[in-house]
Amino acid sequence: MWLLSVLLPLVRLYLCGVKVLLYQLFNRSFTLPVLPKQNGRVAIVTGGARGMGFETARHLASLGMHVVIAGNEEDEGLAAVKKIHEEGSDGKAEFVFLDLASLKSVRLFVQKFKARGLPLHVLVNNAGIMLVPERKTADGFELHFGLNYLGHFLLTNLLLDTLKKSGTQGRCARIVTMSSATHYGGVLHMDDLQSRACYSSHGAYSQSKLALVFFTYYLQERLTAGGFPVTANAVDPGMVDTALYDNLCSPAQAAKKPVAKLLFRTPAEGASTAVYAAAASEMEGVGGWYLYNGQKTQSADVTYNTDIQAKLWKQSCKLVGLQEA
Ligand SMILES: NC(=O)c1ccc[n+]([C@@H]2O[C@H](COP(=O)([O-])OP(=O)(O)OC[C@H]3O[C@@H](n4cnc5c(N)ncnc54)[C@H](O)[C@@H]3O)[C@@H](O)[C@H]2O)c1
Repeated sequence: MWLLSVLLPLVRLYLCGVKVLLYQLFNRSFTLPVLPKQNGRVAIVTGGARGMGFETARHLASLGMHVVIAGNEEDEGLAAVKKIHEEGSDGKAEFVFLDLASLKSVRLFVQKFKARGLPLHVLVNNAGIMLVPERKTADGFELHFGLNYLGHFLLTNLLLDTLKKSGTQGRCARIVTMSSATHYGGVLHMDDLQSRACYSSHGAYSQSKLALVFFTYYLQERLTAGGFPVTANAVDPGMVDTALYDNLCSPAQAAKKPVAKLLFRTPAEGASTAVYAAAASEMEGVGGWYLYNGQKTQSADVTYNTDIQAKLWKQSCKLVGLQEA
């Protein structure tokens, strides 16, 4: 029984990976259209210091945005800011500390951001970790679920009033959330969201990425119902050669290297769908989409179940200490 609970999520995750690689073998990466200038607009990119987050931050800054790179690794964050400025971007970049594995840190980050009175036009929920050994966040949540999902759930909810004020009916503020094809193999254990019964790093990662899709759809429903000028979309970047894979076990690392060289996307290619969702004119007013390779794509059937969406939202509010509006 224990073996099955560990093996099944692993097999499901690797099957999702194989499917993506086959797609990438036969299809080119999505090419971004010409994007409108974003001067005077402000973005927050979580985990924007490296990988796809960096490429997203860099691209948004090149369009004239003021980009706040929010992350937990200060040296890397400052180096990223320096690089963006050295490239002579039209916009501006800065690093602000945020540890998504701590609800206190999320609250502090938002408090500091709001104290500056800046608007917020784009929030990119990009940061993430994958396949880490069993660990807990500062608040005692399983690390994948706590950091990838709950950290972003709280961050988005606390920034929602600023996003609502910053968007206009002709130019909505945008929330872009990085999910993953692994969500197709994920299972949401509503009665065991913290994977206490049996820990599988593969299952925990997939569950966190599945939760982000439920979250995006339900959030969009609420925004639409309230008539707010904010849109929320989920993005699947494909398989991208980044440090995210650093926790693979040694044999998997060895197998990954040649495959990554041939078939993985580069971080810039991987970031292109997030940049598209954040800045393309074609995405104006569009919300509640799961975007893959620049196109609306069907997510897992279960993600459209509004009862589960609502249940997860309610439970998440409880876990992070938010009053349900
Ligand atoms: N690389 C892929 O193939 C792939 C596929 C699907 C989805 N994704 C998703 O894309 C996103 C970006 O990943 P990547 O591939 O660029 O990986 P990456 O490891 O290069 O970047 C992850 C970023 O998250 C940040 N981060 C980690 N823990 C944090 C914390 N506690 N607080 C704040 N920031 C933290 C890191 O500092 C880093 O900047 C992730 O959400 C990942 O799940 C990646």
